[in-house]
This record gives sequence, structure tokens and C-alpha cells, in this order.
Amino acid sequence: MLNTIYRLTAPRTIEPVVVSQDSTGKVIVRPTYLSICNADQRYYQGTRSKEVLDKKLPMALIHEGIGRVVSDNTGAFQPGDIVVMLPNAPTEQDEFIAENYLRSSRFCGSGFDGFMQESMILPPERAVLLPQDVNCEVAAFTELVSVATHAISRFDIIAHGRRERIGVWGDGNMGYIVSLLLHTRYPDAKIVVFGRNESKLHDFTFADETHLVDDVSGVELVDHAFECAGGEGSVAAIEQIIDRINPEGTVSLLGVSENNVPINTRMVLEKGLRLFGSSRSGREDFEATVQLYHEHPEVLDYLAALVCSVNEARQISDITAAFEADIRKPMGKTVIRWNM
Ligand SMILES: NC(=O)C1=CN([C@@H]2O[C@H](COP(=O)(O)OP(=O)(O)OC[C@H]3O[C@@H](n4cnc5c(N)ncnc54)[C@H](OP(=O)(O)O)[C@@H]3O)[C@@H](O)[C@H]2O)C=CC1
Ligand SMILES: O=C(CO)[C@H](O)[C@H](O)COP(=O)(O)O
Ligand SMILES: [Zn+2]
Repeated sequence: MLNTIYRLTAPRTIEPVVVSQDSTGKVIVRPTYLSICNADQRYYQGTRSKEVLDKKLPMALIHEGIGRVVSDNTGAFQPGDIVVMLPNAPTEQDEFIAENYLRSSRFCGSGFDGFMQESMILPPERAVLLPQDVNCEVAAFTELVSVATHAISRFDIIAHGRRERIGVWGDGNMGYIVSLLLHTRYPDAKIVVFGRNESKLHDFTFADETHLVDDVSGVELVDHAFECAGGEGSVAAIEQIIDRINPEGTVSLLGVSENNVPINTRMVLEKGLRLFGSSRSGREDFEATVQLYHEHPEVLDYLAALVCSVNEARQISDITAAFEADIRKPMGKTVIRWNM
């Protein structure tokens, strides 16, 4: 079948291309609601290195999104079903390495075309059925929620059992979602959020404590920590985490940084800390996230507070307008109602 793909060909330049794609044994999904990730912005604005841009562009952006099934000759879905699309496509299985860490996996919007397409032609295992009455504007960023689900599931295996105070550094989207999911999963733990913006911290209504990072004297140490700042903010966040965590704590690193981050390894050694990184997610994380939506519908209500704007896209200028609006946003997620 013929499909139109909207590719970033150079920073801030999106162009359509019509390609012929084989849909045999695949599910055809019309993207309906997409959401912009910081990773998309790094390509859109051209803040990645020239080598990376030269290697990955032209490429359709966006790896957060949902859609409606048009047809499925595999029988897994019914036409009209609302599904979340999975950006990670593994090409092999490994007994020990999860699909999102296999170097052979293909990730939409990072080296391979993302969801900015007229139709997504997916193997049935790259889509998961959503509750059919789900708030689509919120479900659009289920991928980001699945990344938090993934990191917390790994934390659960790695961290020692005292989980009385869990610190989250970062008052943006990732910090909000990680804190919310930690609160839901460990209702007896105190969730302590550290951020840079009083206005954003006000939205963390489910957290037990919120603190501005430059006013932490007297704040009790945490047993474990999640770093959700990213960018240049990672440096100060990791430094403060190492300072404000109890011995033998576990530090979950989630923020992406363009530059290397210096780490106070002396104190990592002295405190016996465990640092581990998490990136992306796999099918089981999406399934667990959808299960969470079913079992804890209040999570979707809390996530709705993150929707900053919903932007209709009917033509390419609407897409670029959404990316530009995302750059200027005060907080939250920029959602695109996809009508291309
Ligand atoms: N591991 C993964 O698979 C994924 C990683 N990410 C990455 O996670 C990071 C966060 O994403 P997202 O939440 O969407 O981005 P946001 O920009 O929404 O949030 C980052 C927040 O951290 C705050 N911050 C900066 N420095 C510190 C600090 N020292 N301590 C505490 N908070 C600080 C920022 O404040 P201010 O704005 O004032 O600087 C901002 O509010 C990004 O690097 C993103 O690329 C995203 C998705 C998946
Ligand atoms: O956002 C993410 C997952 O949701 C990751 O940060 C993203 O996949 C990193 O990819 P890239 O190397 O292209 O920045
Ligand atoms: Zn992302």
C-alpha cells in the first residue's frame, strides 16, 4: 500500500514522502494522538551532534502515540480498536537482555521512522489494546509512562528492601510520572520530590514532600533516588542525590544528557551506592502500564494534569507550529491531534 511519511530532513524542516509498504500480516493503524518527547526536540532543533544528525536524518519523529486500527488481517485486533503503538521493534530475543537494550533493536524516531505517518503498518505485537474509553489526550504519552514503569520494575529488583523515603529529582514530566507511579506502587513509602520550580512542584499533589533543590538543609536523607532531570540539570541532580542518599541506596538514572556527567565516585564508593540506568521500554512494560490504567484509573486523572496543549495537525505547518509551541511551553506535554 502507499503511505505518506512526514520526515524531518533538516532541523525545523519537515517534508512528506510517499512510499510503498508491504502490509501483509500487519496491522494498519491510523495515528490519532501523538505527543512530543524531549528526544524529538533534540532532532527538531538540531541540538544533537552533526554526526548523529547526518546519520539519522531524514527520519519521521515521534515515538509517543496512539491510533485506531483500520484493518488487521492477523485477527489480533478489530477495526476501530484504540491501541498504543510500541516504538521499539526487536529483531532477536535474548535470555538476559531486555528488548529495549538489544543493540539490534530498531526504535521509531531514533534512526528509524517514527509515528508521523499517515498510517503505521505494524506487526501485531507492536500494538497493545487500550481501554476503549481512555482519555486519548493522556493515552498519547503512554510510552513515557511505560518508561517509568520499566525503570520502577528494575528498581524493585535491584534496590534493598528499606523503601521508607524515595527521592525523585526533576519536576518535569518524567519526575511527575515516576513519582506518581512510585506513590501508587509503594503506598507506604514517602515520595520526596526535588525540583527547581515552585510552580511545577505545586502540581505534585500526591507527593509526601516537595523541595526546591537550593533549600534542602534539614530535609531527611532518602533511602533511594530517581534522577529525572536530564540535560545539563543531570550534573547537579546526581551530585545532590549522592549527597542526600543513605548508604547502600540505589540511584535510578533516567535523564538523557548530551554531554558526559562527572560523578563523585569517591562518595559512591564510600556509601556503597548502586547506580543503574534505564532507557526506553518493551512490550511487557506497555502491558503493565495498560493494566495500571485498568486497576488504578485515578492515575489517568493525575496524568491529565500534564496535558499542556492539544494541537490539531492537518498540514505540515501545523506540525511545526506544535513543535514550536512545545519549545515555549511552561510545563507538561504537547499533544498533537493527528489528522494528516
Ligand atoms: N530514559 C528514558 O528512556 C527517557 C528519558 N527521558 C529524558 O528524561 C529527562 C526529563 O524529561 P522530561 O521530564 O520530559 O523533561 P522536562 O524538561 O519536562 O523536565 C526536567 C525537569 O528537571 C528540572 N531540573 C533541572 N535541573 C534539576 C536539578 N538539578 N534537580 C531537580 N530538577 C531539575 C527542570 O527544571 P528547569 O526547567 O527549571 O531546568 C525540569 O523541570 C530528559 O533528559 C529526557 O530526554 C525522557 C523520556 C524517556
Ligand atoms: O525518549 C526516549 C524514550 O522515550 C529516549 O530518551 C530516547 O529513546 C533516546 O533516543 P535518542 O538516542 O534518539 O535521543
Ligand atoms: Zn521519549
